[in-house]
Amino acid sequence: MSTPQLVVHRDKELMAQAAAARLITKIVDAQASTGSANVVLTGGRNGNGVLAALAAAPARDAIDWGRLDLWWGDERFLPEGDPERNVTQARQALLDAVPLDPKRVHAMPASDGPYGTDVEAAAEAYAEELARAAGPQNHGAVPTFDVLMLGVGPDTHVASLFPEHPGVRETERTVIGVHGSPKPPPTRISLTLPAIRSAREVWLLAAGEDKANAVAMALSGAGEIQAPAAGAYGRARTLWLLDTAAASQLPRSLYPPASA
Ligand SMILES: O=C(O)[C@H](O)[C@@H](O)[C@H](O)[C@H](O)COP(=O)(O)O
Repeated sequence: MSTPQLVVHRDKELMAQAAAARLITKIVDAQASTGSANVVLTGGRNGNGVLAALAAAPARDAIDWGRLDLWWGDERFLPEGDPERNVTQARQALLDAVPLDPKRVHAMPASDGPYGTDVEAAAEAYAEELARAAGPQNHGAVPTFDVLMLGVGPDTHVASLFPEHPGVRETERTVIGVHGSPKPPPTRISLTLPAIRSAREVWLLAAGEDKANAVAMALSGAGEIQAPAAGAYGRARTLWLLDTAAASQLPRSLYPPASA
């Protein structure tokens, strides 16, 4: 478990641009050392903001897009192409504008796909897709995620793991079907905390006043059942990327020195 590091930016636009710059560097470094990179995307406004900033960054062309595997931390279980699907929004923000290898864009199944409305079967199929991409060093579960991004909800949820919901207690499976999500739509697919924690780096994104409580709670020792974001950490690094509004209720002792 890595101790969280916090970076506080002036506003959410700057936060998105700085995160996009970090992401370019991470992907380029991973490709230079292993030949490819695995990145897990998040849904939500802040995750899409990072993708839009990446699309606008001139340095994006430093990435070898054909050697990038994209995965999702969660998905809204809706028909293919639905504007509320995280993959649809990611395509609009970035993916349609760059030369990705379609075989490496690992969208979670849609509700009108091969598993129909059976979200459990869809989750199981995504777990199998992850397992197929895993190497021996991953013990067969999921590939090594270089960066896994998560938007933080105002109730401290991450991916589709909500406080006190069954999904946050999952210790065996890597992917689950989620029923009765408090954030619409009610049916979703999500990576679990064990899958999230296998990532090399986990980046949590939060911007805006409505996230201030959640950020303070998750970083002040709350348990992961009550505050799922508290259980999201990476093996090598856990980075909280915030704007000043989202950081406004942090205890002084946690506030990073450069932002004091
Ligand atoms: O499918 C989703 O809705 C998500 O993946 C969800 O976990 C999201 O990331 C957070 O709710 C933060 O969303 P915002 O960045 O929009 O606040």
